[in-house]
Order: sequence, then C-alpha cells, then structure tokens
Amino acid sequence: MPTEQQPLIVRDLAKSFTMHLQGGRSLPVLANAGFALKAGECAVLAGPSGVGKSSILKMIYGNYAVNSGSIAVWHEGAVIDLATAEPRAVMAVRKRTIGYVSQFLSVVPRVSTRDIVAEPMIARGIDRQEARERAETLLARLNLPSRLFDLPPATFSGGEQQRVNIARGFSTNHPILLLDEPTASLDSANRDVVLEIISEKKAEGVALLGIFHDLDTRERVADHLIDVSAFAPAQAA
Ligand SMILES: Nc1ncnc2c1ncn2[C@@H]1O[C@H](COP(=O)(O)OP(=O)(O)OP(=O)(O)O)[C@@H](O)[C@H]1O
Repeated sequence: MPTEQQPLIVRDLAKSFTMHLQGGRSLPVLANAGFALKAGECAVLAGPSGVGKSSILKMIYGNYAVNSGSIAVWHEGAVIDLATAEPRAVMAVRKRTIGYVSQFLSVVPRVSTRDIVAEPMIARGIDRQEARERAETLLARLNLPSRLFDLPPATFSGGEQQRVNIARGFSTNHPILLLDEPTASLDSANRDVVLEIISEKKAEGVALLGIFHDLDTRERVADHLIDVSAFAPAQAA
C-alpha cells in the first residue's frame, strides 16, 4: 500500500497497443512492470529506445489506458488506483498529487509567459500576486530574459519555449513529479539549473520519476534506475 513516504507503487502493469492499420494486431510492450517511488528520491526509467519508458509515464499520468495491473498512488491521505480510476479522479490526482514536467509547450495562445507559469500555482490555491512573483523568479533562474515575461511564448525560440514549460512544470508543490526528458536539448548552464531544481525537490521530499537519455545527467539525478527491459513481454523478448 502506498504511504506518504512511498507515494506510488506500480504492480504487474501490462500494456499492449492495438495496431488498427494492421488488422487490429496486438503489440505487447510491457508485462509485469513493477516498482515503487520513495519521497525524496529520483528514480529513472532506463532501457533502450522503444522499450516502453514513455508508455509507463503516460499510463501513470493517465494519458494511456492500462491493460492490467495497478498504479496505486497516495492522494490526499487515501489510496487511488490510477489503472482503474474514473477520469474525474485522474484529474484530481493531476491537480494535487502528480505533476508532469516536459519540454513541450501546449498552452493556450495569448496568455503571457508569466501567467502560463503562475497558472498551476493559482489553480492550487496560491495567491495570484505571489504566484506571479514565484513564476518570475523561476523564469529568471532559467535565464529567460525579463522582457519576455509579458509576452505569450508562441513566437519564442524552441529553447525559450522549452524553458517556459519547464518552469511551469516545476512551479507547483506536487508530491510526485514525472519528468519527461526535461533537460533534453538544454544548454549546459540551463541543464545545471534544472538539476539544481530537481535536488531541491528531493530535499523537499518530492518523489520523482524521470526519463533522461543523457547518461551524465542520469547519473547526477538518479537515486536508482528502473530497468524497463526487465518488463519486456515474453513474446517480444
Ligand atoms: N500510441 C501508440 N500506438 C502504437 N504504438 C505505440 C504507441 N506509443 C508507443 N508505442 C510503441 O510502444 C513501444 C514503446 O514505446 P515508448 O515510447 O514507450 O518507448 P521508449 O522506451 O520511451 O522509447 P524512446 O527511448 O525511444 O523514447 C514502441 O514500440 C512504440 O512504437
């Protein structure tokens, strides 16, 4: 059972995709995936390309359906199984318990950069003014020029947009954070800032689960590695 100290436990998770373009053939990707996340630690999903790392993150965040198994999460003092939870419960877990940090910006147009980063904090009850100030601090740490704070990020460079989204993902105090390659294609100064933020999250007791392709980065953040190739289905091995 998950607890505050071990807030996420994955058991016997299986995933296969139905290939509609190939007559509905089933492509098994994962079988018997199991691991637990501890508060204050960063676990990293490792294994070769195509082994199912992103699929695991997407199932935990509720973007991919689960075939079987359980994803038990400690959510506001109770346990929820995300593998079978109703969409409304999944949304509540996203709001309060599990945050997602990725490099890809998918936000409404015409909203200023400052408000894009402040928005998840405001949604979680932080005063608007304070949320905006925290957003600015985070954006400045990620070396985004302050002249950009009032502008919507639609016209920003790829790297600038990526940093806005990273700031947004790290702005909240979710007790669990999923990290989908947050440092990919960042320059080394900004990558170091992200690594520093991850260390701070650990010190605050956040449980992190990430994908990091860069070996050096992985070594610096990982408290333990989860070898996803160990979860390959027998027929695909
Ligand atoms: N929506 C989908 N529909 C069909 N097949 C999918 C889908 N998503 C993933 N797959 C397949 O599942 C397998 C695992 O993909 P996944 O993206 O989870 O791997 P990964 O380990 O994250 O790879 P990489 O390191 O290259 O990002 C791949 O064979 C992929 O083609």
